[in-house]
Amino acid sequence: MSYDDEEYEDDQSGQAPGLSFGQLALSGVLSSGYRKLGMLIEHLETRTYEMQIMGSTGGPRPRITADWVLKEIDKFAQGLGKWLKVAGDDKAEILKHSIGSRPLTEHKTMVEFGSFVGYTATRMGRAVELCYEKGYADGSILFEDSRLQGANRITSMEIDPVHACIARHVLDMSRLSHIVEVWIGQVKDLIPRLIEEHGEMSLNMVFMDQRGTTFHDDLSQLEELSLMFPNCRIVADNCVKPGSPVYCWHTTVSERYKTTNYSLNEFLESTIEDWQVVCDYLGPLAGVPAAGRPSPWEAPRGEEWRSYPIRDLR
Ligand SMILES: C[S@@+](CC[C@H](N)C(=O)[O-])C[C@H]1O[C@@H](n2cnc3c(N)ncnc32)[C@H](O)[C@@H]1O
Repeated sequence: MSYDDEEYEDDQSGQAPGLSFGQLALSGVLSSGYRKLGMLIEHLETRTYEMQIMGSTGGPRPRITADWVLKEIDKFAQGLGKWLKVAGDDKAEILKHSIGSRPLTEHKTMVEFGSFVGYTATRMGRAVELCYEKGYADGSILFEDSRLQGANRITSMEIDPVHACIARHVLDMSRLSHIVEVWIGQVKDLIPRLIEEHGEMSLNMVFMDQRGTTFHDDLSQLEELSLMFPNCRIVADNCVKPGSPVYCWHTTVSERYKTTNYSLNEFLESTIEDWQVVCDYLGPLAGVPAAGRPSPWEAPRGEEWRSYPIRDLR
């Protein structure tokens, strides 16, 4: 999802020039961007209320589900909220496929950079929930063995506290708060917390949807801290508009990544081209010349291996 950056960011402070905070009417306190987001919440609350009324008139009791919430946000984005560009259609398909293709093995988690209103966080949470439902049904995941217990499966990071609260609210409505957790702060400051909470090599999927100009720095930090498990999938949105040229260059040229650049249209904007860059992390030593490292069959025997630094044997 993205939004009209210029229009939205023009007025983030909410301060009217020349007026102290005490002199402002309530309408002036909120920036126009936040007021627009308020319209989204109002839409969701009104529709929820209508659903509840329908339920109390004797008909089948309608349930608020993640799919229903996503549909309502889509509807809002096509009507009143044209400024809200959701990652629908093809972009949503790529994300869904990426999540489905990563096994939910024990101790592996997913992370999203940039929650905004929690639309893609809800999509990701629902995809994970469906995997669990299927696993319980076919017996491949036992309830007692539930890897969901005690750990959130998706962490979404958001710098703007108002966005973060909205995302949490949308996730609550979607009944996905046990799967997705929203952390408030800058991605670069929160990445080290992933190590503390989940440990090294704990990520099997990353969705980059923060500011495109920081994608490469954030990726580099994930690499340095060894957070990505080999074959971790990284999906980066809006790589052409607003754009992330350094990131695209790095992931396309580096032998550590197997990369596909998908050219797509923005949701409901057939004239606007954008790219989603999808890459698989092949591991820290991918592409590094093997010279200087012993081949497995030449590996030292007996006690000699102890003299090799462990990183040379990986
Ligand atoms: C394009 S929106 C994300 C949309 C969301 N993924 C979706 O599709 O529902 C980008 C969000 O990233 C946040 N953001 C930008 N730079 C960030 C950073 N360095 N750290 C954390 N969040 C950031 C913005 O506040 C904004 O809410």
